[in-house]
Amino acid sequence: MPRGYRPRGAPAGHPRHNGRVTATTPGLAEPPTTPEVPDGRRSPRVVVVGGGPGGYEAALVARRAGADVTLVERQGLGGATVLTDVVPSKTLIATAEWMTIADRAPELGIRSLGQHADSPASGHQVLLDQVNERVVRLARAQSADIRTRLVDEGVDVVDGTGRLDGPQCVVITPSDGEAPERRCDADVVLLATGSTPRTLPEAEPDGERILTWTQLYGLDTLPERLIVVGSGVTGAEFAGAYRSLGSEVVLISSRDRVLPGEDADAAQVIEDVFRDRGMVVKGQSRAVSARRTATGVEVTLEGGEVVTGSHCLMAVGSVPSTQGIGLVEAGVRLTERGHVDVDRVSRTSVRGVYAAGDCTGVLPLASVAAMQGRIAMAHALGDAVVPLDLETVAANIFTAPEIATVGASQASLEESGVRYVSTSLALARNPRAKMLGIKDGFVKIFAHATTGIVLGGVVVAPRAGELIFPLTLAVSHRLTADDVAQSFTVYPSLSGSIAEVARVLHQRRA
Ligand SMILES: Cc1cc2nc3c(=O)[nH]c(=O)nc-3n(C[C@H](O)[C@H](O)[C@H](O)COP(=O)(O)OP(=O)(O)OC[C@H]3O[C@@H](n4cnc5c(N)ncnc54)[C@H](O)[C@@H]3O)c2cc1C
Ligand SMILES: NC(=O)c1ccc[n+]([C@@H]2O[C@H](COP(=O)([O-])OP(=O)(O)OC[C@H]3O[C@@H](n4cnc5c(N)ncnc54)[C@H](O)[C@@H]3O)[C@@H](O)[C@H]2O)c1
Repeated sequence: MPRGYRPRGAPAGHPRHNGRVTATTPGLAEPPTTPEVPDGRRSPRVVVVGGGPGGYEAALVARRAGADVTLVERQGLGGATVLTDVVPSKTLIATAEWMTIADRAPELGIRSLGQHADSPASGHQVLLDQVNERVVRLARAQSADIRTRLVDEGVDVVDGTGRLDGPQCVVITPSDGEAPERRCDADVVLLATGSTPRTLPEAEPDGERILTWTQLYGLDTLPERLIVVGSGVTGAEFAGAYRSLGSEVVLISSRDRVLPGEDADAAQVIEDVFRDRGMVVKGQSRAVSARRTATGVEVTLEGGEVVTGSHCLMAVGSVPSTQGIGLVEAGVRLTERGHVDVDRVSRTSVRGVYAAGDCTGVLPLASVAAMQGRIAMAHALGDAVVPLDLETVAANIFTAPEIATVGASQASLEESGVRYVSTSLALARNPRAKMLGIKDGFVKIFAHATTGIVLGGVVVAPRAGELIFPLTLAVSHRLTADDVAQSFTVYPSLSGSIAEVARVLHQRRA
């Protein structure tokens, strides 16, 4: 596949991808060819700072490679991924998805007994206290599972906050505040400290009415009117979910359309669906402040318009957790936005210090964090290394319908000048979609104009995150559109549309 694509949705200079991804980038530390073991006899000592997927996956790999591994985590195993971000949001969205499906019931010939004002279409009412109790319970259980697994594998798990004291020592302040500080010498350090929600100075969250996404799970009743500030992936997912759960929702989008970094056709489908479902979407509107009133919140937009609601969710991005932990003092180079500067094998500017996940700003996905962590350990401990390849990453936005993407985006193909063909078919013509009452969504495939190799794809559909897998296989293994077209699909099935798009691409290239 031609090199030089940016990852989907990442405009030039976007922090998602800092461009420094070659294993031979000047200025970054030389790779150790063997484990960095001073006396050649004892096991290498690895210290991992941060217990999200960037950290815990790496700890497991390092243990299997025979290293002595200490992992320090200040919040809970699984990190923000498990405790506040991915797992809770997707569990909440599972309830929202049920409500969305229930809304289609009348069309499928189902009459509801006992309508309710909170959800007139489906006749179901969401009990947010019970939903959130389930969300928190599942997240904690997953965190406990990860702790058990790490301990069983022999990782020394420490509850505390780590900071570098030079490149080869991590000082741990235990969380209980009682035990003394602990100094851990290390041959290899992995920084996997993640990120925290960005806030605006004039819209400080109070945890009750003005909230970050980490604070949503303390709510025990549904917000009557939720103002969501920010229409990136986080804002769009929560806006859609709360609308499905039964809240009125106002989405404040600073750009022309929601989901500015994503496939334009897919984002348009989501914006249209949002409006159809009664959401107020305010485009080209930037929030400058949010303040509590006697009964709720007021959000003031640039230009002076005031939007009122019962609650406000700030979803205006994240800040890497890289300050105050001795990185600069140890010589670790940070980018202008404060991310740890890494290459494709997760090396920082300091020999023996690696970084993975959101603290690097390469591509903030749990799957990418885990991959960076595994690659770091393979490199540091002398195993075979395949550098990170962002051109095959699959991702999913859990709106209703979902947007799943893999490989090159249309924007990146246009910019790279690669000759490509693309075809898109609406799901509404798919027989199984008709049976299920699905009207919104499409399948789009990009293929190289000469070779027919599948370069990327977009699926907008319920459960698109599952449907994208055949295209992920195609992109990863350089299959052609004809390979996809000639494979059997079940009749009737939504995946039939993937093969159909591939057949149309064959005709277009013929
Ligand atoms: C609302 C939301 C939903 C998302 N949904 C998805 C999704 O569906 N799929 C997906 O792939 N991605 C999703 N993401 C992105 C995903 O959450 C991140 O890419 C992922 O969490 C990054 O993992 P990480 O290991 O880098 O960091 P984290 O999971 O944030 O873990 C870092 C950990 O390090 C700890 N830490 C920080 N500093 C220290 C220190 N000095 N000492 C000790 N411990 C420290 C933190 O407490 C934290 O627990 C979502 C993000 C958000 C905000
Ligand atoms: N399903 C998933 O995989 C998933 C879900 C959530 C997040 N993520 C990851 O996290 C990354 C970050 O997403 P995000 O949405 O949290 O952050 P983001 O930075 O992508 O989006 C924040 C949005 O808020 C807007 N904004 C900033 N200040 C504003 C203001 N004052 N008023 C109105 N709008 C304002 C920005 O223009 C931007 O569009 C994603 O790119 C994705 O990689 C993934």
